[in-house]
Amino acid sequence: MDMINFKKNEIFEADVIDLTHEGQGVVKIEHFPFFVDNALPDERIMMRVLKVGKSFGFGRVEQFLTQSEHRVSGVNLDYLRTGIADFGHLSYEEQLKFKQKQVCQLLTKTAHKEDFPVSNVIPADRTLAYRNKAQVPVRDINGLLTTGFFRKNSHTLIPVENFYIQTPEIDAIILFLRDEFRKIAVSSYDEKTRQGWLRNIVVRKAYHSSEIMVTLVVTSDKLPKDADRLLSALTEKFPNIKSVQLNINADTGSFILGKRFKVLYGQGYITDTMLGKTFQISAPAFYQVNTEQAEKLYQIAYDFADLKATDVVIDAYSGIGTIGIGMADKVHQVYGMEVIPEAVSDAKHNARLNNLSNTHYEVGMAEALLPKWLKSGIKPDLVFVDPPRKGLDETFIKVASETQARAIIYISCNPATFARDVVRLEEQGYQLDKVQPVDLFPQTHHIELVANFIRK
Ligand SMILES: C[S@@+](CC[C@H](N)C(=O)[O-])C[C@H]1O[C@@H](n2cnc3c(N)ncnc32)[C@H](O)[C@@H]1O
Repeated sequence: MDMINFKKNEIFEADVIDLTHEGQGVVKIEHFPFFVDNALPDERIMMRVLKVGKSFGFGRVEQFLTQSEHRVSGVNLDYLRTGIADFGHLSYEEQLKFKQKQVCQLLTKTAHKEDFPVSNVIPADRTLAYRNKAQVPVRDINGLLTTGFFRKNSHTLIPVENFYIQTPEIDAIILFLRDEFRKIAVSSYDEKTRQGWLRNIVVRKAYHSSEIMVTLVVTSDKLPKDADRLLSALTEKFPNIKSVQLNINADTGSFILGKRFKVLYGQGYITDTMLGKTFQISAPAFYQVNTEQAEKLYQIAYDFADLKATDVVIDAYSGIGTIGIGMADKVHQVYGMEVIPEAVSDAKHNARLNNLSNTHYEVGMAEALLPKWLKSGIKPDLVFVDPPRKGLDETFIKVASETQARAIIYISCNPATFARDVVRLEEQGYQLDKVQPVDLFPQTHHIELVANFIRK
């Protein structure tokens, strides 16, 4: 058994590509077999992490690895180069430890909250096949239309057939489409020449209802010759598919979706349930990718808020209304704000689906809508915020504090911007009270958390 002592940034036989992760010092070993402690039956362990004595960018990195079984398939090497499961080389226990430490250390470093009692990360019951959504690029490799994932930090396509972390039926649909598109010689998009038709395949499978939506991101709405036959074959083979649409994106930018959709089959949305409420989800709208864990996350947010029947609640960054609608029958009134018009239409529809008459949704930027609402006399008791990775806008924080709501409940998918916002919220009179990380993204470095801030 060989012991190898890696130093930071050392290249080891080109198997170890980078021991830092986006400057944060996360150990990243590209050519590594998928799971260390939870090896799948068809996967072999090449290396086993015996001990990882590292401090994740906040100190020195030292690793002791042993090469025991040196067998790994080409597919796995490729898969690992994508970074889809960039924590796949750590046991789930190590992953959770890392995530816990990361939240604590960011709170210490950025928010100067030493020893803040961050609750233990709530683990996922399902650490594989948990994602309800995939968006895969389609490119040409050696003249063959190919689906997969981009190599990390690049636009080089690596073929991937088994994504491991997403629902297997999603993988099967992508492969079926790939093979059918090959048969009818559909052209894939070429970023250099800007030629070709098919750019991405996006598939969403609702966790509770099993309804599936397929979106083909294409450069024009001109369908290939055999499209009707292909569509029938697809929906026959996968009867859970309730909606298929084109999304037309001829732009050069890196956004996956363009603005225009054209429904080819079904109604242009699917329906799912979360915490017993029903939700219509249309293609451009955000929907948490790990439903099971998101339900835990939302429930903790409600428990932190200690909801009262008289409460007026703002649900900022509301998406299709999941958070607000989930609590609407326990409070007096919910006001939701969201920038994507289709998501707001979904939210309004979802309120009706759940027989709620005490919700109001508006399209707009949270930082612009909140001051407008306050001026119009809305006085919230609670403000829920669930911003994208960049965190809260400074104006929003200032105005949210002026509401004098008794608590701000913050759901974050980025502990770095969250820690920055802790400082800003405390400056504006809201004291950090509780932080609960929830693992929505096993096998990756991502972590979600919910925090409670109370008015000082
Ligand atoms: C993390 S998602 C949360 C959505 C929803 N709360 C949920 O749990 O499904 C963040 C949402 O904020 C929206 N968004 C991004 N920037 C925004 C802004 N400046 N104002 C309002 N909404 C915004 C996005 O479109 C997205 O739907």
